[in-house]
Amino acid sequence: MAPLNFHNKVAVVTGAGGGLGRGYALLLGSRGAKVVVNDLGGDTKGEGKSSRAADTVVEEIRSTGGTAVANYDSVEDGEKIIQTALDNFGHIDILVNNAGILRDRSLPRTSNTDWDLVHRVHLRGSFLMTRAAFPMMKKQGYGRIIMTTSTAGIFGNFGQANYSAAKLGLLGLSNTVAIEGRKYNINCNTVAPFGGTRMTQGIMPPDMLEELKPEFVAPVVSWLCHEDCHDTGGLYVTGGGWVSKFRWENTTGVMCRESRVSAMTPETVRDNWDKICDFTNSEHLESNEETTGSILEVLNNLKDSPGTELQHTHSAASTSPSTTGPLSALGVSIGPTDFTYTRKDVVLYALGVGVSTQDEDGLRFLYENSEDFCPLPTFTVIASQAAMMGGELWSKMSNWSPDLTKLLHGEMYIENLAPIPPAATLATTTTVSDVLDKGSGSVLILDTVTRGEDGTDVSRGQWSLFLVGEGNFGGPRSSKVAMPLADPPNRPPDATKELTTGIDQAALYRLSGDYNPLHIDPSFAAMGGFSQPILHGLCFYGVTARAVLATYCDGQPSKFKAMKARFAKPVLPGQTLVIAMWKEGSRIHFTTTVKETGKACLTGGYVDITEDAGAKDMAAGGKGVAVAGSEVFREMAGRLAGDSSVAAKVNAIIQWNVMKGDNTADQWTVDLKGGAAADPVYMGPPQGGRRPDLTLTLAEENLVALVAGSLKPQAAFLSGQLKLAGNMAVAQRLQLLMPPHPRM
Ligand SMILES: CCCCCCC[C@@H](O)CC(=O)SCCNC(=O)CCNC(=O)[C@H](O)C(C)(C)COP(=O)(O)OP(=O)(O)OC[C@H]1O[C@@H](n2cnc3c(N)ncnc32)[C@H](O)[C@@H]1OP(=O)(O)O
Repeated sequence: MAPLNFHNKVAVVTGAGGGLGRGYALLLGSRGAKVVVNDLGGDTKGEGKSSRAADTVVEEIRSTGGTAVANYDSVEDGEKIIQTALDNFGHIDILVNNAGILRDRSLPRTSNTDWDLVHRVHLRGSFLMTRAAFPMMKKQGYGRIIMTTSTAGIFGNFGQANYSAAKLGLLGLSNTVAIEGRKYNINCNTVAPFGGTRMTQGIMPPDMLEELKPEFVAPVVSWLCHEDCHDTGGLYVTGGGWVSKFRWENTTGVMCRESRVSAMTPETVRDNWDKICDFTNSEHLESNEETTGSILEVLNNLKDSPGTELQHTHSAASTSPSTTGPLSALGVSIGPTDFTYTRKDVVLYALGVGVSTQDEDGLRFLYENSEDFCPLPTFTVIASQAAMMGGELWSKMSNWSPDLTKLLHGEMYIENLAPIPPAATLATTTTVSDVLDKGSGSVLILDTVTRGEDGTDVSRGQWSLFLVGEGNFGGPRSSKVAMPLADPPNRPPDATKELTTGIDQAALYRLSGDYNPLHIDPSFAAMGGFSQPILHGLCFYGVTARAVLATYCDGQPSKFKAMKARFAKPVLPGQTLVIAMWKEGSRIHFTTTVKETGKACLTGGYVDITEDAGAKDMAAGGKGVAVAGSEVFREMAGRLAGDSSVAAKVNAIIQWNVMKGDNTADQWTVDLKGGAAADPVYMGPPQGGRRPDLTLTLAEENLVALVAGSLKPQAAFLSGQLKLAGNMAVAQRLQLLMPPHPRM
């Protein structure tokens, strides 16, 4: 294989005036790197300053034909050192954080200054250097960073409280830089070198020092800095030519609570101590997610009430070894999970998807006292999402810990099965019904059923979650259970609507429960590969739903039955959505495009509406539903009454406008309109299409009983036979929420 070279690469090595730093600088320089040799020229305690050390190394590199410049700043002026690289060579590719000092004292004798100086040079200095270099590396999509720790940091060392604490801090810093840099091809690794340097002189015999020359460490650092080395987030202990990789190891652990209701006592810990510390079948957890997942999994396995045996940990004990990776998600089920919401949550969700008080129907969704206040038809997505957000889902996938920074919402189907109450506790059951292998990622298909307090199904949904980078595991590519998408007709759209999202739309939407940092935290978004936080998929889904609701449902959620779409491209907060709609019977096809980019962000989308007549009226610009409803009512009233007196009696109390349904329906939705005080009930034709004040939902037999007077409204309401929505003040005025009206 060809020798490794660093042509066209610019390296900054701190503390390069001697010892290991000099070794790194010389080797990199001899292999073609342009080197900034940084050294303050102080002593090992951080005192004094001289340009001699750096100049000498620069001369050494130049004398063998290499390119180097000196820099004499402290690492606490990290930006100046990086600027030296930019001024002389135009960019920076490699940063070796090597500078360090010692102020060894036993703990009681360590002064604040001893502590602070060591931290300032090692930990703060490396942070400042790395922070200064990172933006340039990110911009060019390439970087190699080295942090220097020590076995004193890993294991501790007598007389080095300050040094060992700073050194282990460097490992934490390195691991985080590795995570944040991964997306930009910026690798960050840590070395714990064992070298005979100025700092170790006097504590080792000379012949031993000779064996531990920097020349026996520098090749490791050079390899980690080379573009062919793709490892990141590693820790390497090296010295005298020996190189090894370190990692964490933990025992399988013991759950010290017998059940969810059991207390944890010091005695339980004592009694299990041997097992807690037993490294048989030990594990090597590699990330926060794995660690959190393990703990959640153990919690998940905890019994509800005391049993016989303590629950041991996850892994081998609780999972089938044959199913690993994404396929282990198949069939995982959670819930029912309760989600309690109030009218405030309904308003917050509406604001989150951009409803404004300036919209024609804005107050219906924004003002809890408005006469027809109700949730948007897509509101139940937040109930089913709340069920998924708790972490239980992932903890049940015992053999798979996907990188959740790469999770994108792929597709969404929602279907309303009953009116969504303005405030309630809903319970959602979630099941992973399919797992697909799309090559570039895996897709989890999750089915949800959301039930109301009385056990009736309020909505069902289907979520497709796209996990970028989790593909190629040998799973199926297509699904039999996925709700299909639908292409729009091949003609210009029947209607188009433009809705602009706010620059803080995601900040607002997240308050409805999706706190995924992808939508607000720039560094988290960067980990997912985005230049800035992106909008929640369900936010622009909700905005699109509003366009269909206003255009084809007369703004009435009761007419909005189901919606499906694919999230095809991300949307940035502040962008404008262009929603193109096509009406085909009771199906409204749509495509949503980002105006600024011309790219479709929702594709294959459709909304199924319940009532075609209303849509036709809307399209015609009229509001004839109430008129049609009145006819239905007249027919119904006559049928119910058998004689006109009962119909007259009903009419004397209220005008019933049947807004929806037909004579064969067994569930009736009846809309009532309150009138002026002197004329408590409005009678007559619809007043300019004014919305009903109150909507009653009840079974036909109950309507019969109500009209006949055998079922009292108050009792019917309390028993759930009669459901009221809208302005409760009108309900009271109409005496539906009071002791039975004398005339009923
Ligand atoms: C438990 C917690 C629950 C919480 C869930 C929600 C949490 C939220 O906070 C998360 C969000 O809101 S993320 C924001 C909304 N989503 C997005 O912006 C994603 C936009 N889509 C993309 O970027 C790409 O489509 C992308 C990246 C998804 C796919 O692009 P590519 O890899 O380029 O795919 P491509 O080459 O076009 O196609 C490969 C195969 O994948 C299928 N596919 C494409 N897009 C898909 C999508 N969005 N959903 C499902 N499948 C999709 C393609 O059809 C193709 O498969 P096949 O060859 O079999 O047809």
